[in-house]
Amino acid sequence: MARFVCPSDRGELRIYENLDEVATELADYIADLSEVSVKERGFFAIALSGGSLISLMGKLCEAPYNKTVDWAKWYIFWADERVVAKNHADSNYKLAKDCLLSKVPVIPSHVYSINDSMSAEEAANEYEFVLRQLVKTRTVGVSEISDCPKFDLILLGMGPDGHVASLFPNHMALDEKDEWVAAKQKHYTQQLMTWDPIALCCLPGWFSRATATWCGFWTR
Ligand SMILES: O=C(O)[C@H](O)[C@@H](O)[C@H](O)[C@H](O)COP(=O)(O)O
Repeated sequence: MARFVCPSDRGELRIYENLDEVATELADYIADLSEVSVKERGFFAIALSGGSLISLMGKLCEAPYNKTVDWAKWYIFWADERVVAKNHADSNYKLAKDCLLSKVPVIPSHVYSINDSMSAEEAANEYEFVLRQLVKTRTVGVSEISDCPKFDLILLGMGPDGHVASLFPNHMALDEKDEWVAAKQKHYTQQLMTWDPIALCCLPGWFSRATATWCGFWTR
């Protein structure tokens, strides 16, 4: 049970005793949201990131979720990805595939990983093009205030400096207004480039942060 809950009109912060409690709460949260989205829209469009969050999703591979969740209605996207091959140890796609997607009956054609056979800029453009088609058909919802995609859920971890996905504090990518998907360099390495849907601003989100002293999440 959460030992601290702080509700506000901008969301809710919950802090738990341990990661196992967070994982259980996360699995319940995702399963409930998936059920509601499938009932209301016929689909569940979820965007993942990398980091420790993905292993927290592991409970979804277990009973009852592996049987009760309507996996065939899931459409899976990435909030950020690294410019590496899909089978590279740093790939967020590989992480999700190994920890979750290969263990539940999602439909392979509903898994929208980033194309690793082209340049970062080309892959970002292609990803945006595909997203635009899926927003047109309403497989992915659309924001009420702009034409931006509105995923049913975006799951993000938060780095120690407060970064989410590949959006770092004060990074110029935060000023991007037009593109939905951008290729850019992470400031701490020359090798990794990442994509960030600008749609992060219109999300139902779930942020997790675990440190030596606390672990919890924030929802909106
Ligand atoms: O590709 C990535 O690295 C992630 O998308 C990144 O944004 C991650 O979520 C945070 O760095 C938190 O990571 P941890 O949960 O592992 O601390």
